[in-house]
Amino acid sequence: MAHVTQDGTGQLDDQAFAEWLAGRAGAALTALRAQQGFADPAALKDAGDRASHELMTAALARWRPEDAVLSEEEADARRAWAAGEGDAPARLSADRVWIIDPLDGTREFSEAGRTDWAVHVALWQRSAGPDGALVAGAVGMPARTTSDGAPLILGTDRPTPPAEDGPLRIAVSRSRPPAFVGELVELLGARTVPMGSAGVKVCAVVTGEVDAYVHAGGQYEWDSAAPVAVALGAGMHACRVDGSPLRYNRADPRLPDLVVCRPELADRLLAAIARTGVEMPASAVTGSTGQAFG
Ligand SMILES: Nc1ncnc2c1ncn2[C@@H]1O[C@H](COP(=O)(O)O)[C@@H](OP(=O)(O)O)[C@H]1O
Ligand SMILES: [Mg+2]
Repeated sequence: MAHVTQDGTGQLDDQAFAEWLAGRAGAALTALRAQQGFADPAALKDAGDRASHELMTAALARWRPEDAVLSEEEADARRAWAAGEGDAPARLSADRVWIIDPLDGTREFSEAGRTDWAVHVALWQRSAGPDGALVAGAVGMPARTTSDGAPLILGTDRPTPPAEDGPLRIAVSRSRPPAFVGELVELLGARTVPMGSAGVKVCAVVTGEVDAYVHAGGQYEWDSAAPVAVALGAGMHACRVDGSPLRYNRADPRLPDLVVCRPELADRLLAAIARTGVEMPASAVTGSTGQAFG
């Protein structure tokens, strides 16, 4: 991560700024956890969501004032907008939109001793592709550290980890795994690795701790935008469960399913998912595969 002074922040490029912001929000969340303790998990979740959102949106307003923001914690974040609605948010006409999840894995954040929670910062740019594209991203995992003791932040420059022998390891939500996952692991002779936070699960693929992450049943753009930017940067495959591309900054921010895996596994994994008979999203009709990192 780039180390900058307050005054130098405006000079950072977008990727360095994303990593800086993930680090700042992560430090605030770590301090909040230490101060408030775990006696009232609901209050800790609320305080974490709010504090991180406020810090991040204030920094974005200061250092990237021209850009729009889509944050989980803002009013109307989950609303699906109809085309041409007069009061539509600025993000739907903006060229650059920061898609942020101030605290992903909120449940785990509120449980003492757990490190599987994250801060997500992604930048989507309309002009970067036919549907726009993610052009920067960082996932901070403030309760995990690098070998020199700094909080762990993954950007888009990670190497692809070497493949491992043995049964496929598939990360899934510890509280809301997809309904088809039992059948999927049977078909593949795989095993599941449950953990919290979409960002932590995608980063587990990027670091080689697991081979894939599969989710279905509900999520929003902010749950996957930054993790997918990190995964694409590391050469991973990322798509919907039917193999169609992940699209961001849509009028409807729901993006309920996701597959991130080592590139050589994509065909096999997607074929197995299709065999489980999972209900495919409407995007199945587009027929295109994967997403390029802008
Ligand atoms: N069925 C569902 N509907 C809506 N959001 C879901 C979901 N399953 C998972 N998510 C969201 O995806 C993120 C990762 O979930 P999980 O830890 O279960 O894998 C969480 O984000 P937040 O913690 O930001 O709310 C969670 O809310
Ligand atoms: Mg989230």
